[in-house]
Amino acid sequence: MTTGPAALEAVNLHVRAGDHPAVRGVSAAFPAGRFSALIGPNGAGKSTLLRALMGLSPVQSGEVRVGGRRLGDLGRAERSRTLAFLAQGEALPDSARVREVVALGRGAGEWRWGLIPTRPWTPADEDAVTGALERTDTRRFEGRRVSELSGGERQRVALARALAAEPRFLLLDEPTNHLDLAYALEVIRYLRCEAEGGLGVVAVLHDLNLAARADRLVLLHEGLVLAAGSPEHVLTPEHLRAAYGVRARVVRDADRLLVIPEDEA
Ligand SMILES: Nc1ncnc2c1ncn2[C@@H]1O[C@H](COP(=O)(O)OP(=O)(O)OP(=O)(O)O)[C@@H](O)[C@H]1O
Repeated sequence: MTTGPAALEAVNLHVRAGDHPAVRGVSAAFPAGRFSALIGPNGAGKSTLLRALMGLSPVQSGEVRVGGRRLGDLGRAERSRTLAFLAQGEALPDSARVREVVALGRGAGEWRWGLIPTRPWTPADEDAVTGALERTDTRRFEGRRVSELSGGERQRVALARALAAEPRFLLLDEPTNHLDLAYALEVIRYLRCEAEGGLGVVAVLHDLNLAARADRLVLLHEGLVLAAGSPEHVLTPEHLRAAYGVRARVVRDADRLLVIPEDEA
């Protein structure tokens, strides 16, 4: 497992959500250049762990390291160049045009009924925005307003905004939620492609057959890591039964795994 300079790591992390001990001693490494999926049943602690990896939830004990350094030692600017976050149902300004939304990802301006610059716009900003639009196939509707987009198109624009920051790690909370099968597969394909380009991708996914397309899985159960590693290692009937309490068959179809739940536990 890659750790240290090329990874985002949780080291014996304990995090409370409200008064609930949601993450109870998690150690896991999420390498750069890999697509990792965080899986596990409802309430397992996936979102809490993701937010802690972003520095958005106060950590009780243990630490988050990025590139071998403590996350807390990174300044605000360095942190936003390193990590980007795509929350569930990310809100986008309805009246903004797609290119303006993606430009917001550069951290060079704010949206207040219009783009208000907070620093001068540079050619590097322009290139990053164009690159993110192209890689998410959103450039062809860059002039449309957010209010004119479908749910799947919005999700891709939110992804483009996160990519425009050119982070080293991208964390996503259920990025395929509410997407139809075609859009969901497309988002997974973009994420795979970005990981191949060097980005460290960490996504919370509920659909195990989509998660099976990731390079690595971390299976959480009751705030602990139940299994971590390749999809073949993690997606076993024993692990699925222990985590979800369901019987499931895992079969290989061509080059990927399929999880088939049985009706009875
Ligand atoms: N503010 C809060 N106060 C008390 N308990 C909380 C709070 N937020 C989350 N929890 C609890 O912490 C546990 C972990 O929550 P978390 O959202 O991280 O799980 P999850 O694996 O992302 O779940 P899901 O798949 O349902 O989104 C759950 O039992 C949840 O009820």
